[in-house]
Amino acid sequence: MMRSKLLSLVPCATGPFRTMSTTTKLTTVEVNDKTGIATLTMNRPPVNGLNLDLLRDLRQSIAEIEGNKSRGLILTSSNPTIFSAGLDIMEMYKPDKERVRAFWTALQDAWLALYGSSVPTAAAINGHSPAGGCLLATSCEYRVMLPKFTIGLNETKLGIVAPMWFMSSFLSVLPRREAERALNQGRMFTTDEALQIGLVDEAAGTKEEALEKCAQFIGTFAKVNPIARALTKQQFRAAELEQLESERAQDLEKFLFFINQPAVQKGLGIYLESLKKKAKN
Ligand SMILES: CCCCC/C=C\C/C=C\CCC/C=C/C(=O)SCCNC(=O)CCNC(=O)[C@H](O)C(C)(C)COP(=O)(O)OP(=O)(O)OC[C@H]1O[C@@H](n2cnc3c(N)ncnc32)[C@H](O)[C@@H]1OP(=O)(O)O
Repeated sequence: MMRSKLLSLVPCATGPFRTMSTTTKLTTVEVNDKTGIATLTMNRPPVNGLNLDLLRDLRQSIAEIEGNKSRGLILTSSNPTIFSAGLDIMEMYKPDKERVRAFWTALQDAWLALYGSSVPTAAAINGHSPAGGCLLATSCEYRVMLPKFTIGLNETKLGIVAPMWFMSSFLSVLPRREAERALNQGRMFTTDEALQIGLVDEAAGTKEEALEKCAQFIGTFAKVNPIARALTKQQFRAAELEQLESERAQDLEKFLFFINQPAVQKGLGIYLESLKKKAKN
């Protein structure tokens, strides 16, 4: 994919710094040359639905951030009210056989890259973050959320099931009992509720403030040996990463089997219709 590289002056939380900015159609990576922190922004209108292309872009951008020796990664969205609406349901509803395989594989790749990233990661959750959006946020090490939005794994409400590795990310943030109950209920938490339960670490009034708080979190590692920190993180997360790595073919087949069940297709169709009706009103 063609990528345009440009140097620009952009305002950031602590002042206007020259940033190295790499843009693809669906994500932007901006590295603040003062802090060395990369901001990875999702930009797929209307709702940052995670389709095949966005997932591939995300993985590519994470690899680029790992490769350019950034001191940390902040994940956010260009949409002022939606961090990510989760998986693009159109990829799973009446799917094309080859594409849906590529789609799920790209999701596995993106999760492995983000959850297993060697750099410190934080999510500036500047909008709603259901299901796959929550997966991305909980794959990061720190979360700062803007008020009056919602976050959670709502899969059961759609008649689908969050795979084990979605649960792993959730469990790395929430106590087991809370995670189990929320998963079974398909519960979406408001910002205040998410803060109270520990699903997010901090609230912020504006996106700039959220980015600043994420940068402060990443700054807490400034005096820590980066190799020791990265190896510690990798060891800490190794069990979940290795589980998916070793079972990814079975995970794909399980997904395909599940998603192709007539009852699941029917449920997705009804859900899509309800979303479209809501959008029209
Ligand atoms: C037993 C063993 C089992 C093993 C398990 C194995 C496999 C399991 C199988 C599957 C697992 C899949 C896991 C799935 C994860 C997901 O992420 S599913 C997606 C869940 N997401 C949602 O439920 C969010 C739905 N969207 C919303 O709630 C809202 O849209 C919003 C994000 C809050 C934004 O609201 P608003 O700003 O009001 O925007 P609109 O609702 O008007 O939406 C604008 C248009 O966008 C379309 N849209 C919204 N979300 C999605 C989506 N996720 N996918 C596709 N399209 C979406 C919406 O229809 C509107 O479209 P139109 O403008 O009408 O065309």
